[in-house]
Amino acid sequence: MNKKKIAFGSDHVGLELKPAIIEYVKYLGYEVHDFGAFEKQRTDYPIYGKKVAEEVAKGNYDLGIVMCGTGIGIGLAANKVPGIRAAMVSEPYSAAFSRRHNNTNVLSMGSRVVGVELAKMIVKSWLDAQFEGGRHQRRIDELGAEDERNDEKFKLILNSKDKKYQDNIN
Ligand SMILES: O=C(CO)[C@H](O)[C@H](O)[C@H](O)COP(=O)(O)O
Repeated sequence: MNKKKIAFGSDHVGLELKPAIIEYVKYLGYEVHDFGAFEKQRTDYPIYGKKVAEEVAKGNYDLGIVMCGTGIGIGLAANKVPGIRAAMVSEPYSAAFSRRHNNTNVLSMGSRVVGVELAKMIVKSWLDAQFEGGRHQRRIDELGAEDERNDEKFKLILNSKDKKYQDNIN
């Protein structure tokens, strides 16, 4: 059976947590790819939230895990991408139910909010949970408008930082 593929991303603050979580997710048997950031130098969370979300939305990765200081900014960036439902959580219960009821495809955490061991519990709960479908699918369908967002403004912002982004991922 093919391993599920998980895309990772963080800004400079999320980088404090990301390596330990990548190792843990590999240990759980998933294939991972890190889309940056790779250095502690100050950078901008939308670059990485958007990139990971796009990779998931295109189907190149099954799921995404992103981190910044709070988990809020990078989660907001991911949620701008049509087809993405990012859960910004700091405990395992919400993480699990975000998949069971909301079919989230990106998990966002804050490195200044959760420690490594709690983050591992959150990630495991999220990865182990299964979407229940049924009435929950109807409600996701009712969200609908997320796939009709005009993303042009965000693309402009992203493109203006394109070189910086390339420097970070290559
Ligand atoms: O938490 C974040 C966004 O929600 C970011 O990771 C940063 O920690 C936050 O924006 C602070 O940024 P700074 O440039 O490192 O002060």
